[in-house]
Amino acid sequence: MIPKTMKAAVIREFGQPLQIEEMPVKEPGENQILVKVIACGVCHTDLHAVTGDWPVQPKMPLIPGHEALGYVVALGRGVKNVHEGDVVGVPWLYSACGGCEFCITGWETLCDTQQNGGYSVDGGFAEYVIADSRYIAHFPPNINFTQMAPIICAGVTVYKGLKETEAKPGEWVAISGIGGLGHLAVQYAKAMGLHVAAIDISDDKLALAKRLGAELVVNAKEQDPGEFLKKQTGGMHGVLVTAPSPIAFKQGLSALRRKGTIALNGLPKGSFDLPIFETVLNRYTVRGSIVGTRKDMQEAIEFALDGKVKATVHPTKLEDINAVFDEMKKGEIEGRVVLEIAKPEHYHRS
Ligand SMILES: NC(=O)c1ccc[n+]([C@@H]2O[C@H](COP(=O)([O-])OP(=O)(O)OC[C@H]3O[C@@H](n4cnc5c(N)ncnc54)[C@H](O)[C@@H]3O)[C@@H](O)[C@H]2O)c1
Ligand SMILES: [Zn+2]
Ligand SMILES: [Zn+2]
Repeated sequence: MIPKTMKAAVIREFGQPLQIEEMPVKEPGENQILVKVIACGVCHTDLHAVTGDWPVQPKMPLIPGHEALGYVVALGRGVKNVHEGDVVGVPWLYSACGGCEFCITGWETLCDTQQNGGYSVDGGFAEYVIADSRYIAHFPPNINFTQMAPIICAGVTVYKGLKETEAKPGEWVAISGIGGLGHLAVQYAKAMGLHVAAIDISDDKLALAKRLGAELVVNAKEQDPGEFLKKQTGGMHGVLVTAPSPIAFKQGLSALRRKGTIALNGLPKGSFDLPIFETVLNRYTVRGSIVGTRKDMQEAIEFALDGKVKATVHPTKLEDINAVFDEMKKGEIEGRVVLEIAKPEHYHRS
């Protein structure tokens, strides 16, 4: 039985705490499905959303969350590729037009009319969420929901970002920012056959990076990452910046060797200086990278199902969301906090 209302964490005003409210459970429209949420990861993007610090602002009021993982419990008209009881993820790339130059060339992440989960539409910090059946992530049954939820944003984002660095097996990549995204990036990079260096401003995060396979670590508060990494390796073939701090972008660039590519995932407000002379003469490539396509998503999930990538997770309750954001602001979260919203065994096929 699907209830008429659900518990959800709602933000009504930027900078204010989220409230746990009773909200209506919506009916899925054409091509849509209703998903009963079992777990939803908390991404730093959710913190940007509730702070309102990006140039494009979210809808208000808003239910954030774009790492929701759960069961399909109702189908709207026209849904073809998914069945009741299937395990699906509801990602940031919530929907796209399907017909623009980007959509038809495997770049749906750049669609101009895309919707974004937990930003332009309501997301997964709730007992139920509506999703577009054509853009969900597909999982097999009997997975560990808490463990898998972070793959739906953090995992696919860094996996795609690493591909965008064009670093090849045997080459060096630096991951800047070892948080929710970065701790998965270390593991994807290792699984992709890369040598990994980790950059953060916290020794705890660097210790985690080491445990996950980083061969070199550097605390950017204590020494210049570019200088250190160039001395140790001759420079990075690729750099992936996940840190939500503009200084990390500049420092990441300085760690590149000639012909290197820096892929940018982190989304702090602001800009950074691009030195023209070095960029031209060293043939640097600077590349933005936003989540991943549906194909990237299924590949990123495969790494996790194969056990090559395993999120470090801290399960908590929906009611704790404001405390989670406080910890995130202070940079105190190791890996990912995941909201456990319902127990997997509570779902029964009707
Ligand atoms: N491009 C995308 O598709 C995409 C997807 C998801 C998240 N993001 C963005 O990526 C950023 C990170 O998200 P997250 O969930 O991993 O955040 P997080 O809070 O879990 O982790 C951030 C990490 O960066 C580290 N850090 C902070 N300042 C640093 C600095 N100067 N140098 C090196 N490390 C530093 C922190 O210690 C922490 O370990 C956010 O801005 C988020 O919005 C982008
Ligand atoms: Zn995210
Ligand atoms: Zn499109």
